[in-house]
Amino acid sequence: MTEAVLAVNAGSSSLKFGLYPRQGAALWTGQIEGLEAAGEAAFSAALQRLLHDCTQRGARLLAVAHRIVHGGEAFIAPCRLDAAALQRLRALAPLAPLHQPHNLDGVAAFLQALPQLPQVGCFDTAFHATLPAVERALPTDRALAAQGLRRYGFHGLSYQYLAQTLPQHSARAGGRVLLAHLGNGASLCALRGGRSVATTMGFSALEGLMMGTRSGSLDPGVLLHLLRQGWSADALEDLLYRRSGLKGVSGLSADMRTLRASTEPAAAEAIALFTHRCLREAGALAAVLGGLDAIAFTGGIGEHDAALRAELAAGLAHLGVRLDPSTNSAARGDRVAAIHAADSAVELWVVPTDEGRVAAQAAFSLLDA
Ligand SMILES: Nc1ncnc2c1ncn2[C@@H]1O[C@H](COP(=O)(O)OP(=O)(O)O)[C@@H](O)[C@H]1O
Ligand SMILES: CC(=O)OP(=O)(O)O
Ligand SMILES: [Mg+2]
Repeated sequence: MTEAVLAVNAGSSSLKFGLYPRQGAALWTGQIEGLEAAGEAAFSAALQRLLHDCTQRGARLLAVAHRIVHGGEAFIAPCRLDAAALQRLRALAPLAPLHQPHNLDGVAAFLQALPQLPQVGCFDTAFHATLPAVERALPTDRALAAQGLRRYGFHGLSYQYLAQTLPQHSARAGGRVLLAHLGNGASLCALRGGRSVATTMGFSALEGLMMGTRSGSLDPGVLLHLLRQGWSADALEDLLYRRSGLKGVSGLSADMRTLRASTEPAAAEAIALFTHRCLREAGALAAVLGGLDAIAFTGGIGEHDAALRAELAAGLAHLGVRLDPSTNSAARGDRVAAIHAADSAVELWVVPTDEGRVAAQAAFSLLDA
């Protein structure tokens, strides 16, 4: 039987998984939906079925690798998870309320249902452990830094996948590279020598770009204003994480496809704001890098939305960015594709991400060590 690792990305209502052999693509990927209403017994039954299916597919499961959004100061490399680690990670839940509780509920369910199997945690924040001090610091009272108030960065599994994939396609991958992970959550990462040197998400997964339902950066004065009007912390959290972004601005949907298909002016406004924010932050990271050698797009929007890629490329024309319209519109997100014109000073790539592959590979390394 093929040795395999099950990579799990437990979200608020679904559990996405992939069964990975040591090398190459997933043997099997899938999604279990409707978990929020299902209860613990149903979850445990679903996991037992999953385990049974793995065996049916000729795979011997060695471990389960979990994507965990926040690793805080302490978890900067993949590690085996037990009840004590889980408890420490629970303390970070307020910093990533859309993700961390569900990620950890997923781990707890697997620990209970499959106690014989190693559970491995892989942290979105870990890829950004290389951020320099000026990227990590918050420009406020330095006493707050002692409480762990600093910038971390997220989407690390996705960025690691791109950082390891791009060199197979581009001789520029070791240079000044801008990675754009544009999905439900969205962020940018600046790479130099394949390492993260700047990123748009910070202390929480709220900073930076406008997202599906999250605001991204906004003037902290807005929060003070709302607090003085009597808004509670919970109400602010709901606004910033769930009722902002594409959904909040359009009043229609968080889904880029729905907005592209809509004739409502508010849908166009939401897309324009999303695009503007991307361009603004891309310009900032290009300045940090001192110019660009390559840009790579990933995530549901980055991989599929040719119009957005074209607008960003047009906005960065002053840096010598030239898109090739035909390869751009032909890129489907099913393979790595170059989309720059022959005379572009900056290479442009679409790289379909595979966070599960990165998590599985970390689990194999840990088991082999
Ligand atoms: N063909 C497409 N054109 C434009 N946007 C798309 C397309 N396919 C998916 N998307 C967008 O990608 C986003 C979801 O990205 P994804 O990376 O799958 O999210 P997550 O993994 O964070 O749930 C949604 O806004 C969706 O509309
Ligand atoms: C960190 C984050 O925003 O993740 P996602 O894009 O999966 O929501
Ligand atoms: Mg995602």
